[in-house]
This record gives sequence, C-alpha cells and structure tokens, in this order.
Amino acid sequence: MTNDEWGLVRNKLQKAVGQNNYTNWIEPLEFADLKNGVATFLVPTNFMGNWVDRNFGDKILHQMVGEGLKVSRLDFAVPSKTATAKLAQASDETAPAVAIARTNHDDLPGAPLYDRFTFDNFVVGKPNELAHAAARRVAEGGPVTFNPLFLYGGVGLGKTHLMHAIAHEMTTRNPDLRVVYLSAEQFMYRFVQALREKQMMDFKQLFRSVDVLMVDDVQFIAGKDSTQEEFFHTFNALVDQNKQIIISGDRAPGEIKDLEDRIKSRLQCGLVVDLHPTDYELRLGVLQNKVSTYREQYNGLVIADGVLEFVAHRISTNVRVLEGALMRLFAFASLVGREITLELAQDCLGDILRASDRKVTVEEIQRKVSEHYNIRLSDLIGPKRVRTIARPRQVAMYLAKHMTSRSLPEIGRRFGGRDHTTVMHGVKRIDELKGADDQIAEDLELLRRALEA
Ligand SMILES: Nc1ncnc2c1ncn2[C@@H]1O[C@H](COP(=O)(O)OP(=O)(O)OP(=O)(O)O)[C@@H](O)[C@H]1O
Repeated sequence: MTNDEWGLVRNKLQKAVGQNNYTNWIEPLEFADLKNGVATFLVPTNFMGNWVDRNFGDKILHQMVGEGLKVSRLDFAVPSKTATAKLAQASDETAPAVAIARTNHDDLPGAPLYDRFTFDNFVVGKPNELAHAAARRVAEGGPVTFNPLFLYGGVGLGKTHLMHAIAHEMTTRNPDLRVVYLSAEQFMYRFVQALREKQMMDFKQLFRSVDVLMVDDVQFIAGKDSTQEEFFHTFNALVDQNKQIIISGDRAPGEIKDLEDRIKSRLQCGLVVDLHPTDYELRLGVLQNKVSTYREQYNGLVIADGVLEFVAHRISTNVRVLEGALMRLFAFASLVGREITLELAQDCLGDILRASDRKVTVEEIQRKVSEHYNIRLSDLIGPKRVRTIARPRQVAMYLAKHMTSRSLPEIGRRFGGRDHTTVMHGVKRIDELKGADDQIAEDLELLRRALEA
C-alpha cells in the first residue's frame, strides 16, 4: 500500500468513525508496510495499538479491502520494538489485531470472516431467536429449503455476525465447500473492476462457481442499475443450480427503495426473517457473555454488582454500541486501576448514555406502528388517505414529534415528503383523540413502551 492509498483509506475512515475518534485514534497511526496480507502500523504505545485494534480494527480492515488492497490482518507495533517484534514473529504485547479467517479457496472473491462471529458467541434472545434458528438450519446444510435466506434489521443487531457464523459452520462441516461472503458494495466494486478490465466472463464464471453466496447490506445496490442487473443474473444462475444464497439488508426486501421489483420478488421467495431491536434480557445476556471474555484479558478487574444491569437498561441503541461501552469501561478501569463501579460507569459512559437517551428514530417508529396496525410500511409513508392508513400515520407522526428531536419539516420529509403543516395537523388530531378515544390512548401507550424497550 502506498501512502496515497492509506490517505484514501483514512479519508473513508474519517467519515466512518467521526471526527473525534479520527483525530484521537486514526490520525496518529503511521503506516509501516503491507506484506503477505499483513498491514503493519506504528503506534506510540501498546495501549493505543490494542485500543485501535479492538475498536476500529474491523473498520480499518474493511476500508482497506474495499479499496482493493490484499490485506487479511492488521498488526500494530511500537516503533522501538518493531524490529525485535518482527524477528520474534509478532510479540504478544502487540497481539494481532483482527482475528480473521478466509475460506479454503484462494481464488474466491470473498471478504474475510471474523473469527469471533460464530454461533457460540451469538447470544440468543426473543428478538433474534427466529433469525438465529433459520441461520442454524441453513448452516447445517442438507437440502436447500430456504433460498434465499434474507436477514434484515437495524444497525448493529447481528446480521453480519450471523452470516459469518453460517460461513464458519458450513466450512467446518465441509472444508471443500466454496463459500463466499461479501458486502453488496464489494460485489459492485468487483463488477465495475471486471467491466473496466474486460474480465466479465471471468467474473461471471467465478460467481457462478460458488456453493454458497452471502451478500451483506444488499440495499447498497438499490438504484445502481447495471450492478442490480448483474446481481439478478448471478442470483438466478445460483438458484437454478440449487446453491444456497444468504442476503442481508437494513429492511425487508419489499421496503428497499429503488430496488428493482424483479429482485424484490426474488428475495421474497425464500425465508425473510427480521432481527428485532434488542430487549433488556438480550442486552444483559450479551454483556455477561462479553464480560467473561474480557475477564481473561483484563486480569483481576472487578465489576461491581448492578453495573451490567445499569448498562443494559440505559444503552438500548444496538449491540455494537453496547459492546463499545463495555470495552471502554474495561479499558478505562484498567488504566486507572480501579473497580468498575456504577459511578465510574456513569462518568466514563456519559456521552454514550446521553446519545442513547435520544435513541428512537422516526424509521423505528414507522416500523413499529406499521407492525402494530398490520399495514405495510410503504402505505404508512405513501399517499393513501383511507382512514385505516391515515390514522396510524398520524399516530406515527405524533410519536415522532414526541419521542425524537426531529423538527416538523424533518418528520414530514420522512413521511414521503409531506408538508410540515400536515404533520402538525396529525399531531394535533392525535392529541385530541387520546383524551376521547381509549383505543388510541392504549395504542399510544403500547407503542411508546415497545419503542422504549
Ligand atoms: N446476539 C448477539 N450476541 C453477541 N454479539 C452480538 C449479537 N448481536 C450483535 N452482536 C455483536 O454486535 C456487533 C454488531 O453486529 P453486526 O456487525 O453483525 O451487525 P449488523 O446487523 O450487521 O449491523 P450493520 O447493519 O451495521 O452492518 C458485532 O460485534 C456482533 O458480534
């Protein structure tokens, strides 16, 4: 990798991690070299190397792979020790950053799989039990029954984790299986590259030669016409050969804007399962699970009673944020050499706790309301004016006004580009109705509770 290429990756990372994290953690990294798939960075201290590795390693790796760099592992080294560390084949102080594995076929175009994204490390609770069961079933192999398996849900709820777990399980059971996992963005990148280099036949052959194809974040190809076209043909060719396909998206196939109808209907042909937002029990389970792994790493750290419960209760955004919070607690407590108490957690997690307080998004409200009234999300947002749709729409607008910090025009935009006066009217109408109509009052209460859960 040249310094220019690292510059490009850094620009992308700046957007991905935010300015503060970028200045504190990414900017100080000094790129040293990239050899045999290992990218080495120099860092001022081991603590910093470990921190960057744990918190941003995945992202750095993904952006590098996205830029077409042949990298499968990151390494962080403190300058004075670099030479000896390398001689000693990576000292344990600068432990390898992201543990990843590839499937056994070097010719395949997939992205790396994270070692820790396994079924064993996946905590199952009510919100994800169906997705987990479907993933397990597919991973067991046997006759292809759900094709494709479509997993969808909000950010950081475990879609990628489950896909990697399927890939691990399948390749453990059958090491010869040609399993490819990649993001829709990487699919597009490969496709464009093949077009540019006039290698389309190779591209087609490669993708049609796999046994299992997994494409993450499929919404990325919406609106990108030729990529969609190619994806459609690849998909059909594999289904015709009875090969398993697993796709993830941030919403149900029918709700992805600018995705061609024929692709939507293809995606709906198999099993479509939803990863719901976490509930308290699942969050606590994830934290307990993580604590047991951190304990080995941060030997001797004590965590006071009630801290995990506090964190599970207060941070309900998603599992990624939850993990980040726990990681920060352990790193901080080990730095200052103190027990992790409730006070320490409150101090150290202030920003995350505040951000989590504003957690509900208009999109979540829309989803919950459409589920509650059993109407389609596209109708809730769309132009229909019949009472059975218009009333739930007003309920959703009312909740958006009261549970998010969005302004009326912003809410209007999210409801199919409606004017702010329409939102204002809707909010007012529900305000009146909730005093007079018990059913509406009960609906509001139920929805509010579900959204705050
Ligand atoms: N049920 C779970 N048990 C344990 N860890 C989980 C669980 N759900 C999510 N995680 C962890 O949370 C983090 C985010 O999960 P993942 O990357 O799979 O999210 P995602 O749904 O693919 O989100 P995105 O849409 O942002 O890609 C990962 O570190 C993952 O291991």
